[in-house]
Amino acid sequence: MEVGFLGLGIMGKAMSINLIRSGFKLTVWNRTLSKCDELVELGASIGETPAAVVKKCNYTIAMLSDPSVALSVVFDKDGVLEQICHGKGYIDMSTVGADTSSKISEAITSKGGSFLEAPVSGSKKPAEDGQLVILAAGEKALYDEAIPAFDIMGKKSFFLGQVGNGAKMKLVVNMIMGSMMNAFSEGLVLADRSGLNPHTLLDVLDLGGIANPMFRLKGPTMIQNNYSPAFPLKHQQKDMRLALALGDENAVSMPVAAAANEAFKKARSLGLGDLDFSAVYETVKTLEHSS
Ligand SMILES: NC(=O)C1=CN([C@@H]2O[C@H](COP(=O)(O)OP(=O)(O)OC[C@H]3O[C@@H](n4cnc5c(N)ncnc54)[C@H](OP(=O)(O)O)[C@@H]3O)[C@@H](O)[C@H]2O)C=CC1
Ligand SMILES: O=CC(=O)O
Repeated sequence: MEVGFLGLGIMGKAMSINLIRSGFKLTVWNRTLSKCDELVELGASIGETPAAVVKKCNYTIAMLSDPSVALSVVFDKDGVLEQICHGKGYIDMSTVGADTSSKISEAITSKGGSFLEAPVSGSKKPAEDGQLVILAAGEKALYDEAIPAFDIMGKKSFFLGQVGNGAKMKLVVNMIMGSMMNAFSEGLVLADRSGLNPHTLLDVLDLGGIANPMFRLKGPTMIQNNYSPAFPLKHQQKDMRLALALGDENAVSMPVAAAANEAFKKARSLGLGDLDFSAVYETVKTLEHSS
């Protein structure tokens, strides 16, 4: 079976490498062509456009940066829509809002294709290790067809029903994660400014009821001011923005998430958007200094 893959960024590259190493016949496309090189060395073919990939493949997976890119890769010239038809599937694993996902779903299904949204929880390392959590919704038959690929890319897949539910679940999770990262950053600054050793704070946190993999993974690198991107901050801010919009739609007051979003926006305005989302710590440090 031929599978397509659009978008070889931090996540897409790791996910597609796992697929090809597990024996999938892959055709890949990326806006920046040079990012296809490693995949080609492993045996992948290159499609010159998203449409060319879809034409060749039974189903095509996308892992793209944000809603506007997810839409343009489907709707623009040489996009997915030009070749999608009955018997072909499109699986968007990017993190987008339910409205974007629904627009794509309607366009794909109106041409006879089938659609699944399948955003993932888990970052660069889980992607490399095939340990993502997959939050799928849409066409159940396509979900069943994609299970062998999901089992390679992830440790657990959920089928959440109608299109939009996968997107919403992902945004709820990332809204919590972004708020936690801000509280964690404030805690690290507070410990430091009040004369405590931040390394000891990490040890204490890790032994208690709020121990978690994110604090364990990010704490030591944040203390070293190392923000090598696993999850780019600009994407976390996009997720906070989309989650707050979901809150608006449902009249859910989220002052904690709104404050966290402001910190991520501030970090972007300071030019930190391409660093890891833990670089929001720098914003918290700066705000402390200016007071
Ligand atoms: N990194 C993480 O930890 C996680 C990320 N996600 C989500 O997965 C998605 C991808 O994330 P990640 O891999 O980190 O992001 P990257 O920024 O590393 O990759 C983004 C991808 O989108 C492509 N792209 C960007 N702009 C355009 C455009 N105008 N036209 C066509 N292609 C474009 C990039 O192409 P090019 O190479 O040419 O720039 C690249 O392939 C995002 O929605 C993110 O929120 C979900 C879970 C974890
Ligand atoms: O979206 C990011 C993640 O770590 O999950």
